[in-house]
Amino acid sequence: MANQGPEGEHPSVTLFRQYLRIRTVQPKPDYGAAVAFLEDRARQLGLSCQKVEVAPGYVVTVLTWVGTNPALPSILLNSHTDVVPVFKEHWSHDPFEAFKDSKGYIYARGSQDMKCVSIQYLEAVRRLKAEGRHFPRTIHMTFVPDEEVGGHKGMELFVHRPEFQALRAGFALDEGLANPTDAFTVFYSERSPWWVRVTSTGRPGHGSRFMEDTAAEKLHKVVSSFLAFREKERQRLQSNPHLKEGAVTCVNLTKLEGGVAYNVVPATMSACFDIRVAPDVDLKAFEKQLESWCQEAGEGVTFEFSQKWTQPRVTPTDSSDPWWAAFSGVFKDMNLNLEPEIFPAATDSRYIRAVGIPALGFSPMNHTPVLLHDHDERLHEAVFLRGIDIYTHLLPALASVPALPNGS
Ligand SMILES: CSCC[C@H](NC=O)C(=O)O
Ligand SMILES: [Zn+2]
Ligand SMILES: [Zn+2]
Repeated sequence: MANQGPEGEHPSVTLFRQYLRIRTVQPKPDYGAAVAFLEDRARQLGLSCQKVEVAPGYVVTVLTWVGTNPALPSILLNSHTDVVPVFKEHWSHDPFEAFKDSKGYIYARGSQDMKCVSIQYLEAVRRLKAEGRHFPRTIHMTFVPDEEVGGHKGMELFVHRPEFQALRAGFALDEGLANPTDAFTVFYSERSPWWVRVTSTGRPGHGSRFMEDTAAEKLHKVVSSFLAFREKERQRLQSNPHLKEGAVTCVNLTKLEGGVAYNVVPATMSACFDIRVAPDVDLKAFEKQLESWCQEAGEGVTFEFSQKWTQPRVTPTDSSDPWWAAFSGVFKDMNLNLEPEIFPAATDSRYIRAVGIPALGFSPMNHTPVLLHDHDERLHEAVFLRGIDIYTHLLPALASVPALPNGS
């Protein structure tokens, strides 16, 4: 085949595997290598490349394909460059080698989350340019650092920079999740991450005695309240087939801290919870609920947040919305099933939506188990290549949405 390399591999797959080998792994990602790779892609594609250092050492790389009507608000294609750590001993292959097995599965950290999407954007743009196509709206591809640890030195800062305002984004795409069935999932909202540490204080003393008012007893009560709520939400999800995971609130007890010795009753103990609040929850009321669980446990029980997102947003998915109509229309035309859902975890989309830009989370992976953050994260090369096809249909549709009455 004309478009295959010497070893019979599609060049887009070869490029994907090269990108996967860059060790942008938390907590010490090699961002310099990723930025150099992207600058090289910009040169190859004939696109302008802008680097915005949002914090020392944290660069957002922006590749731009100018539209025929640059006065129109642009399309933003976002992806993050960092990946989560690995437990190497649990992998069948080196997670940074991008090994491809005889069936075509590419094993690598970031193969699903979300280096596939970065390369799919780039390759879709390359193909459309090579075909001599042009669209009214400008397309910006943003490659951001720090997403996997919350985006606080990435998209959270970038959306407030003048360079971001200058992109004049009218609509954005960002990451989604794989779908094991024939369908593709698209995310129109996400749950708000609330990371809560509850600290309980009480009377210390000898471990042999029935002390009154201990930190542990009170912490136990709080933990019970949080976990009872968890069970209620779990049941609600389980008993209603119309509800998807992202539509209910999830709580997990993720850390317990305190104590010094077997025979010393500690004066303080704490519990950490990862709470993901569904977007329809009244956040003020929910915080009051957390407060009352702490109060009910007794004196000296307090809580603090280490993450607290309070601006959930929902991107419209009704047929009258021009962005949704353009996006979903492509799936209709291609005869592909689309399942709209709420993202269960947090992505950089929350920052984009919070500044008023509609955003959809989409990673084109069907027939693929959800393996992000897991051992043996992998993606089949055929699914990856199909994803490029999908973007070569999506980008023309989105970048050709006519001017909207609201100025978008
Ligand atoms: C709350 S900031 C952490 C963001 C992280 N995002 C991807 O996994 C998550 O745990 O959802
Ligand atoms: Zn991700
Ligand atoms: Zn992730």
